[in-house]
Amino acid sequence: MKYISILGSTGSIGTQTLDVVREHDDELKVCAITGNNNIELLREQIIEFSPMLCCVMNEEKASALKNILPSNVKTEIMSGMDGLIAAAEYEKSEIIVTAVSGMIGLKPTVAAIKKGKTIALANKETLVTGGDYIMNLARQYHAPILPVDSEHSAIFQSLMANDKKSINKIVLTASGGPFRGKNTDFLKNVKVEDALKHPNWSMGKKITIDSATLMNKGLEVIEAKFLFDVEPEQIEVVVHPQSIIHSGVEFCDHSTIAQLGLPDMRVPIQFALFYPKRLNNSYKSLSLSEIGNLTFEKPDMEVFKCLRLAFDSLREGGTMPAVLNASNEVCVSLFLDKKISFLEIGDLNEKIMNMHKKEKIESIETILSAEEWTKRTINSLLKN
Ligand SMILES: NC(=O)C1=CN([C@@H]2O[C@H](COP(=O)(O)OP(=O)(O)OC[C@H]3O[C@@H](n4cnc5c(N)ncnc54)[C@H](OP(=O)(O)O)[C@@H]3O)[C@@H](O)[C@H]2O)C=CC1
Ligand SMILES: CC(=O)[C@@H](O)[C@H](O)COP(=O)(O)O
Ligand SMILES: [Mn+2]
Repeated sequence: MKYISILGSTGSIGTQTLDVVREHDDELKVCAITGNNNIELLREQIIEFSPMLCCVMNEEKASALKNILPSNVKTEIMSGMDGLIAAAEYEKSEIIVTAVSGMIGLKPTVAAIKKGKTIALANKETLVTGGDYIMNLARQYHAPILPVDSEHSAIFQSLMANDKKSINKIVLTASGGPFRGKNTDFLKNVKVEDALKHPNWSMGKKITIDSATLMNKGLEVIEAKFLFDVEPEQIEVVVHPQSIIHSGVEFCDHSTIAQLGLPDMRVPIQFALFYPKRLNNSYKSLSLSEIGNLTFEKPDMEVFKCLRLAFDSLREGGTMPAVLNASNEVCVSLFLDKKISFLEIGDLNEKIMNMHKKEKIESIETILSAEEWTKRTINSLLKN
């Protein structure tokens, strides 16, 4: 039996992780789950999976959850960051699935690493903001980091039985999002509803908007740099609209190994939970002849400037990727609230990066204060 905690069990990755648990209920036991607002779903999950601990980030919702639970439920209910960290550190849990969205995932992930847990990393913002600091911490505490993000799982799998030192380049695939091939004139007027229509994946709102701006690919470039210890110049982003080749690696002998599959996050989630074992499941098989065509294009980094900004932030280093990420989190939330336009996401991110004086990351506090600076600066920019 493997014991797991799921941070963000009510989200897209969280619910698909629970699907994987249903598929392998004789091998996986859920010890702790967490959510923010969706207490109706947390109630159902508690009744179905009987975790020992459930954290509801939102304090009022935590009290409300207690009131709607059947009286025989023994699950301890906590709230706030203390609760999130308790779920991440839960003694019996060996694997922590980090499936909360945004920088809020940083502190609990650090807590889990310091307890030497295995991290099934979906929350890309942790590595984007923490970079080498997180990777060094994971080495220091012998906490394996197993990627869940489909591209990084594909790269990880392509590297199995190969020497990391012989990587020529990483080929990171991107669907291109709902606005692939569009120009700036078109993008001026796009609506939130259009941006939320991802062609291949059903995901949370934040990452879906990031896919539309190509910021998701930018965040994944940064994530790949730190996970696989390569230079930014060794990462080639290729637009592949079918999302069948999830990414790959070209080695020094010019042989490329890639991982393919239908777009189904349960596959990389299962892989991370059972690594290095591969288990049977009931998911759909890939038929290349049914798919017919796999196509590839270069990304347009002028129109989709967020991808260019991600490469720029990596070359700058230090707190710059954290600042880009924090700025993007604020901008996406403003866009979802219809307070800024689609193109303003990239424009504001660029402005913030130009205003930031990077610092070396010495501790988690450096990252959090860069986040604070970013939020303050965006607020004052918007007021003026
Ligand atoms: N979805 C996907 O296919 C993929 C996602 N990822 C990454 O995985 C992470 C999760 O994405 P996804 O599942 O799509 O996101 P969702 O928005 O679907 O889910 C987010 C989860 O985090 C919880 N949450 C939101 N805000 C807070 C907060 N402030 N404090 C504590 N918990 C919070 C939500 O709780 P509640 O629902 O109760 O409000 C929910 O459980 C992201 O970092 C994303 O980039 C990576 C690859 C693929
Ligand atoms: C499923 C997954 O891993 C997402 O990060 C996905 O990659 C988003 O698709 P884009 O390639 O459009 O960003
Ligand atoms: Mn991805």
